[in-house]
Amino acid sequence: MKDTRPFPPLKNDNLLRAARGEVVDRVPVWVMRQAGRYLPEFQELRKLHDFFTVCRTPELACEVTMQPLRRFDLDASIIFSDILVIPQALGLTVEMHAGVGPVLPQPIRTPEDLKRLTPDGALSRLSYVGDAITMMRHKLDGRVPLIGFTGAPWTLMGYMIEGGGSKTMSKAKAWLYDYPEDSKLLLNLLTDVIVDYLEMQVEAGAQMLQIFESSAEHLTKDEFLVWSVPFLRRIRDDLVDRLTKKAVSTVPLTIFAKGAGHSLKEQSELGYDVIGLDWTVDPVEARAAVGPNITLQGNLDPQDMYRDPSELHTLTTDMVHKFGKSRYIANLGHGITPQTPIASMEVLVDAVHKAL
Ligand SMILES: Cc1c2[nH]c(c1CCC(=O)O)Cc1[nH]c(c(CCC(=O)O)c1C)Cc1[nH]c(c(CCC(=O)O)c1C)Cc1[nH]c(c(CCC(=O)O)c1C)C2
Repeated sequence: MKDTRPFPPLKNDNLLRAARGEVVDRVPVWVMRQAGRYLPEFQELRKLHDFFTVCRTPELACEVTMQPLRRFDLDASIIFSDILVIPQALGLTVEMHAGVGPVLPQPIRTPEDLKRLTPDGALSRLSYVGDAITMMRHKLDGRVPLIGFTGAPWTLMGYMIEGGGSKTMSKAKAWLYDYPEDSKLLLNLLTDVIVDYLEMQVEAGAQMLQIFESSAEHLTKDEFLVWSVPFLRRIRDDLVDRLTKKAVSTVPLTIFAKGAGHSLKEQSELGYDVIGLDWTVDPVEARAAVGPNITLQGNLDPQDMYRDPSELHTLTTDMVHKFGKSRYIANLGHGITPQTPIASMEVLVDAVHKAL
C-alpha cells in the first residue's frame, strides 16, 4: 500500500535556497556518488546483495543513501539508484560486473533492434525508485533535502548502443550520422520515459532533480546543440507542464552536462535552476557565461581528493571564494572515485562550510 503520511518538515534547506537564489546560512555541499564504493560499509553491504537488488529493495537503497550522512555533515542526500534502471525498464538486460561497471549483453545495434524496447509499462517497472524515495523522506526526518536523478537521453542512448561504458562512444556517435532519424526516435522515446520518471520521483517526494548528461563530453559543441540540448529542453518544459497541470509544486532542476563547458550560455537558456560544472571550467568564467540568475554547482577535480589534507583544504577554500556564497552549491566536478580516502570527504565538507 502507498505510504501517504505527510513528510517531516525540512530542517536544513540550504540546498534548495541556493538553487532558488535565496540567502543561505552556509554554502551547501554534497558529492556526486557520495554513497558508494569508497565507503567500507557500502562494500560490506554489496558483498551480501547484488547491485540492482540494492536499487530495487527500498530498505537497502535507503540504508546506502543514509551511509554518507552518518559520517559527514552533508547538506543533501541523493537516492541510491543508477541511470541504467531506465534501459532496464525498457527491456534491456543490465548487469553490474565487479571492476568493470555496467554491461548490457544485448545492446541496440541496428534500428531494427529498437523494436525490442518496451516503453509501455516502463514507468510501472520503475515504481521501486518512487517507493525508495518516499521511504527515504521519512527516514531523513527532514535533516536534509533528497535529490532524485536520471540519465539524460544522449547518455542513456550511449550505454544502450555501446553495451556499457565506453572511452569514445564511437558506436553511438556513428548512429547519429548513419541513422539520424532513428537516433531522434530513440532520443525522443527516452525523453518521454524520463519525463514520466521524473514526475513520478517528484510525486514520491524528491525535493530536487539532477539530470546527468555525463556523456556530453563525447560530443562537439555543434553535436551537443543538436543531440542533447533539444531533449534537455523538452524534459524541463514537459515536466514543469505536467506538474503544473496536476497542481504539484515543481522542484529545482539541475543539469550536469559533463564536458559541455563550451555551451554554458546555451545551458543557461534551458530553464534549469542549476548548472553542474566539471572541473575543467573556471568558476569566474562560468558565472560570466550564465549570468546572475542561475545557480552553479561543482567543481573540484575528483583527483584533488587524493592530495594531502592541507592542500585539499586550500583548494576547496579557493574554489568557494571564486564561486561566492550566493547561487552556489559545492560539489566535485564528477563522481567521487573508489579509492578516495574517507578523511578527504571530511576535509572537503569542513572547508566548504568554513570558507565564507
Ligand atoms: C555506487 C554505484 C552506482 N552505480 C555504480 C556503482 C558502483 C558499482 C557497485 O557497487 O558495484 C555502477 C556504475 N554505473 C555507471 C557506471 C559508470 C561506468 C562507465 O561509464 O564506465 C558505474 C561504474 C553508469 C552511471 N551511473 C550514474 C552515472 C552518472 C554519473 C556519472 O557520470 O558518474 C553513470 C554514467 C549515476 C549514479 N550511479 C550511482 C549513483 C548513486 C547515488 C550517488 O550517491 O550519487 C548515481 C547518481 C550508484
